[in-house]
Amino acid sequence: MASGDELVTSSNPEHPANLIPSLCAKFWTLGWVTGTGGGCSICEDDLVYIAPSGVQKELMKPSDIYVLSLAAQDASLKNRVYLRSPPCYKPSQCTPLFLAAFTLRGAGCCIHTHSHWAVLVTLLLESTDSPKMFEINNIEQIKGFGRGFQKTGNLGYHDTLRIPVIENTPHEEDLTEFLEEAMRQNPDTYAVLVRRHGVYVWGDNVHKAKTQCESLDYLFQLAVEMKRLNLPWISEVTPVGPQR
Ligand SMILES: CSCCC(=O)C(=O)COP(=O)(O)O
Ligand SMILES: [Zn+2]
Repeated sequence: MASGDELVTSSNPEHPANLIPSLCAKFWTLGWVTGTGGGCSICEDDLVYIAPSGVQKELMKPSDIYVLSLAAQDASLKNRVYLRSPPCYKPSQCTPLFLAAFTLRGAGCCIHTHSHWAVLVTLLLESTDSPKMFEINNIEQIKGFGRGFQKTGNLGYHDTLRIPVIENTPHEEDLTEFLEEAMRQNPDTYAVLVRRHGVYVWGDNVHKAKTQCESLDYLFQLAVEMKRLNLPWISEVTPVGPQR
């Protein structure tokens, strides 16, 4: 075994080095990580598990996974020290964006998709009065989102879900400062859309990141279809029944 291989060797399917390849294989079937785009990273205790760059994400193996220690990084997280590096690869270009979710939000998992629905929503927003914020309310699936950072419970049916949009940059890593700024401006958001590119979604753990990403993709698809039917994303609906 080469140095660090023990960090990605486990018979437990829930081990991050096994989970990242199996999640990416599922995400590929949804069109989230096609053509090497998109990906997923997991942070467990101090260890961050990262996919290689430019590989077919649905075909990855546990032995392809990078591992770094958050505590061992310098304060800027720019000079990254890997505990395990597979030969022949570079780490994902999304690494600094995933690290932002782990360090600024204490997330346990961050997913980046190139979903058509996410891209279409950012294109539709371009020609609106509010191109930098996706907003939707009065849709049941909104309940699939947490209320926000360090808050308990989920959003309610009548709450408005708001997802900020940042502009794309020629290089994925250059998105980091804009993603971090969007997090600061929108402390309760669990996702940031990237115009003409996709979306970053995170959660306290893998289950929450995955279900929030699924809920969001459902809402993006619904929003695109609503726009086609000239239906508004924000509506005034009088609450019915007891308000809890
Ligand atoms: C055709 S994918 C372009 C890069 C990108 O947007 C992405 O999400 C994947 O980056 P990685 O370095 O993880 O391959
Ligand atoms: Zn991308």
